[in-house]
This record gives sequence, structure tokens and C-alpha cells, in this order.
Amino acid sequence: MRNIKLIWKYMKGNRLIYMGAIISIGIATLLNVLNPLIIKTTIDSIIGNTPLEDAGAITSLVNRLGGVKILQNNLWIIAGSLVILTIITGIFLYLKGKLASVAAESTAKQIRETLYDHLQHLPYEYHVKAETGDLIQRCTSDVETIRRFLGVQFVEIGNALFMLSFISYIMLSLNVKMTLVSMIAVPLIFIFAVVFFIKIKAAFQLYDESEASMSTVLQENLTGVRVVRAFARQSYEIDKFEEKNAIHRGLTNRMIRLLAWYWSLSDFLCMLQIALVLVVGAYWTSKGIITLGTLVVFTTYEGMLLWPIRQMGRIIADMGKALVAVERIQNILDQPREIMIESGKEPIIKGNIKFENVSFEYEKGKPVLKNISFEVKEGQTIAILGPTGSGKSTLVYLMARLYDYQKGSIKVDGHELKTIDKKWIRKKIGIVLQEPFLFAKSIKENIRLAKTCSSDEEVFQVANIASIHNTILDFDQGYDTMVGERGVSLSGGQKQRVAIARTLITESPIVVFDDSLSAVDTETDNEIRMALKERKNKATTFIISHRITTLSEADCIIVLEKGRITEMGNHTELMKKQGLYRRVWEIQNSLEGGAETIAAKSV
Ligand SMILES: Nc1ncnc2c1ncn2[C@@H]1O[C@H](COP(=O)(O)OP(=O)(O)OP(=O)(O)O)[C@@H](O)[C@H]1O
Repeated sequence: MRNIKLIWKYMKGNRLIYMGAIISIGIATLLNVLNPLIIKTTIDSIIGNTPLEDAGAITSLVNRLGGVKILQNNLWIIAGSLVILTIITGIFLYLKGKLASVAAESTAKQIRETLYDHLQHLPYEYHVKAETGDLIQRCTSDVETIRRFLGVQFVEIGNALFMLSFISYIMLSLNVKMTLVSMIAVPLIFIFAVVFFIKIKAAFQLYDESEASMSTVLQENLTGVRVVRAFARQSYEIDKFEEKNAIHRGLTNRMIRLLAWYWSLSDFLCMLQIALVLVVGAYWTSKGIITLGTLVVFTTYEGMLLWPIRQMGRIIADMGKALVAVERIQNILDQPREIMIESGKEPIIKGNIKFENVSFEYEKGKPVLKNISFEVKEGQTIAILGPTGSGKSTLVYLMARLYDYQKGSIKVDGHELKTIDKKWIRKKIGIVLQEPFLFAKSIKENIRLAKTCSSDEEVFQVANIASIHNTILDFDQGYDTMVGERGVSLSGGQKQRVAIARTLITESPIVVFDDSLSAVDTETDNEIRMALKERKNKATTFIISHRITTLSEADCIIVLEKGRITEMGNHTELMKKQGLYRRVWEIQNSLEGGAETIAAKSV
């Protein structure tokens, strides 16, 4: 019941249009069932001799058209009325289809927009845990299931119900016994349809799942095509796909067999029902119990009724799918949005940051950062070194308020971070991630992403600092070069540099490079750092890196191990200690020395 209410809620703004569709089906069905009555009256009372009984609307229609006598001599009037009636029925059927699909389509659009908007406002934490494929499915196929339900299936149910009520009413008023004969197998056909479709639900589900699993293999293969090629895994991949494809074919065949059985059995039941009406009806007509016209009406109605009844069985069994889709969509909408404005504090941010005994844990009892304390003045460069999983990225996330620290205090220019508006602080912190995501736009548009109004000059300037300007100019279309779906036309290092330019253009007072120089060579890395240093309005810069030369020039280097700061100071100070920094320095230096010796020997 909750789900039906939810569908009603989603339909806000389209409910009247939908009601229009339902009314149109009602009128179309009513007009549809009038046709056989006109034929009956023509056979019995106009061509035949049965006196015109008081058949309500039909009698008054006959009288309007000029009475029995005139119609007898002008049968074309009846034929013409049938044509006109059919045309009007057609218009209402068209209206039904049009209004229902308009309402369903705009309801689907509304649901998609609401979902998209909601997803944009869910906390970072939610997106880290959610599965992208699943979210995409909810936003596309689940919405499509609801659209189909509203646009087609529910309308069909309406059609069947109207048909059943109108036809039963007319049949009963014509002949009760004949009605019983005509309806005897109808509940059976309906129950058979419902039970069958409920029973094969599992088969439908398996079929859907196999289709999904086949597309997953395909998607994974296309996404990872470079890895597939590099490891020469083509034949393995082809075998894997063939296996899924074969399973899918098997399940499709099974579905076809089951459905073939269903339709033949159901057809057989329907034919039995029609045959029963014909045999009993013909016998009673010959005995004069019913008129020939009545027999024609009953057989025509039988044909009109059975198809919607069979369809209704299928739709009722299928309705579960729409209700599940509603549930899945509502699950996302029920997730609380990230509260962006709490205190609304929007202070001037220059880049002075102070951590005092900050602790944080993602999961209770598993602290990731423990008692972190350090201070950075505006314009300074802070380097962070630490083994993987030591909490370096987490520290950055805390600064951007993607997560809130649980203990201690972080002050930005003297303001407690938790009191600063989230949107505000995120605009002031530019983060370059290790694996940057570039959008399928031109390089220029990608750089301008966060500041669409920036001039070409500004774009060139930041690209120069990121040491990518000349590379871009070497491309055939320069800054207008399109970056593929995942930036495939650029190398890892080039993508990182575009991402650096994209962050620099925002002129944020705090900039974080989260291992974002890992894919560029040492020389370019050096160039970028030099250019950053020379920049006017220098930002407070955090550099997370495993490369010691990148870190060594920082004003302060923090060594993070298992969530704790184990060393802090500048290069000279840390070199005096026998800690992780010195060890990494020695290893990397000896490696470089070793590499140089090998290179020298090979010349
Ligand atoms: N969303 C999350 N939920 C639960 N635990 C998490 C989450 N994100 C990170 N962690 C855990 O927190 C710890 C620190 O992760 P973090 O990404 O900060 O490390 P890191 O030092 O940046 O590592 P790397 O150098 O590999 O990027 C890890 O043990 C990680 O498994």
C-alpha cells in the first residue's frame, strides 16, 4: 500500500492528465460495447421481426435515426452510425494512449530528476559505499519499469475492468443464463494467467539476471580493454562472454517454451469458452429461447473480453516488479541529504590551519587518525609521507569536511572548521586526486570546470604552471581537443597535469595534491613545484607523495604512521633522525644512484 501511495506521490502534477486517460478508456470501452448492441438490434428488430424492446440508449438512438421503418429501407444509416461510433471510439483510444504516455513520461522525468538531484546532495560517505552500477540501474531501468506500469500496464487493467463491468451489466440485462454460460471459464482463465505468471517469476528473474550479468561482462571488458590487450587475455575474455551468452540463450529458450505452453493452453481454454457459448447459444436460438442478435452479441462480447482478462492476469503478476522498482528508488530518496549549511559561517580564508589532537574513525573502535596536531601558516607548503593506509587522504577529507572529525579541533584562520559552511570551505580547498576524472569535454572545458567564466589567458597561465601548456598546443586541436570518456586520449601524467590546472584556476587559498604527481616524471614534478612557488598569492599547499624529492623542499614534512604523526620538521631536521623519512630518503637515493650506474654502464 505504501508503494502505491508513493507512485501517487511521484505523479504529482500529472494526476489530472492521468485521470483524463482513465476517463478516456472508460468512454472508449463504453462506445466499443455499444457496437454489438447496434448489430443485435439491426439483426433482430430492423432486418428481423422481433419488436424493438426497450433497450435504453439503443432504442432512443433508433428513434433519433428515424425509427425502425426508415432504417429498414436505409440500412446504410446503421452502417454509417457504426463507422462514426468506431471513429469516436478511435479518438478516445488515441486520447487514452496519448494522455497516459504523457503522464507516465513526465512522471518518469520527474522521478529521474528528483533522483539525480538527490544523488548530488548525498554525503561523500554514501557514494564511497554505493555501487555505481546499481545506482545507474535504479535511475534508468527501475524508472522505466514505473513508466511502463503507468503508461501501459495500469491502463490495461483499467480497460479490462471497464470492459468486464460494462459487458457483465449488458449481458445480465439481456439474458442471465446465457451470461452464466459465457462467464463460466472467465475466472478460470484469469486465475490460470495470474498463477502462471507468478510461477514463472523466478524464470523471468533468472533471465533478467543473466542479461545483467552478460552486460556486466561486456562493460567490464570494454572498460578494461587496455588490460585485456596488454595481458593478451582476448581468448579468455571471449570464452567468458560465450559462456554467459550461452546461459542467456538457454534461459531465453526456456522462457519461450514456457510462454508457448501458456499461450497455447490459454488459447485452448478461451476457444473452449467461445465454443461453449456458440453451441449453447445456437441450441437456445434454435429453440427460440434467445434471439439470433443476442447470440451474436454474446459471441462478440466473449471475444472482446477474453484478451484483456488474459492480459490482466499477466499484468497483476507483473505488478510486483513496478512495486519493487518504487521501493528501490525510494531507498535512495530516503537517504538523508548532506547538511551543507549549518551555521552558515563564511569567513575570509587565507590558509592558516591548526590541527589540535584531532582523532577520527570511519568505523567505531577503529581509529584512522589519532591525536593529530600541527600548524601551518598561510602560503606554506606541507608535505605528508606515510605508508599506504596510514590516513593521509583521510586527513585531507577532514579539511574539506567530507567527513567530520570526532575529537579535537581543526581551526582554519581561527575559525573552528565545523562551524564553517561546507560549501564555502570546499570552494576554498582545491584537491587534486591521484586518479583524476576528466569529463568527456574539451581540455579547455575541463580546466574551466570550476570557473566557467575564466578567460583563455587564465587557462593558459594555469596550464603553464601545471607544465601541460606546450603539450596541449602540440595536439592537433590544441585546447579544443576532446578528452575521451575517461580521458583515454591522454596519458596518466597528462591527465594529472590537466587536473592540476583545473584546481589551480580556482585560486583556492588551500591546495592539496593527493599523490597527484605520481604519474609525472621527476623533472616535470620539479618544474610544477617551482612554478607553484613563484605564483603570486601563493596558496597553502599540502603535498602527499611517496617521492622524497617532491617532499624535501616543503616548509614542514609530516610523517604519518598508522594514523599517528611519528616525525615532523623540515628536511634537515628529519634527516638527523633515524626514522621513516631518512630510511625512505636513503632507499630512493640509492635506487636512483643504482639506476644511474646501470644507465652509465649501458652507454
Ligand atoms: N570510507 C571508508 N570507510 C572505512 N574505512 C576507510 C574508508 N576510507 C578509508 N578507510 C580506511 O582508513 C585507513 C586510511 O585510509 P587513507 O585512504 O586515508 O590512507 P592513505 O594513507 O591515504 O593511503 P594511500 O597512500 O594508499 O592512499 C585505511 O585503513 C582505509 O582502509
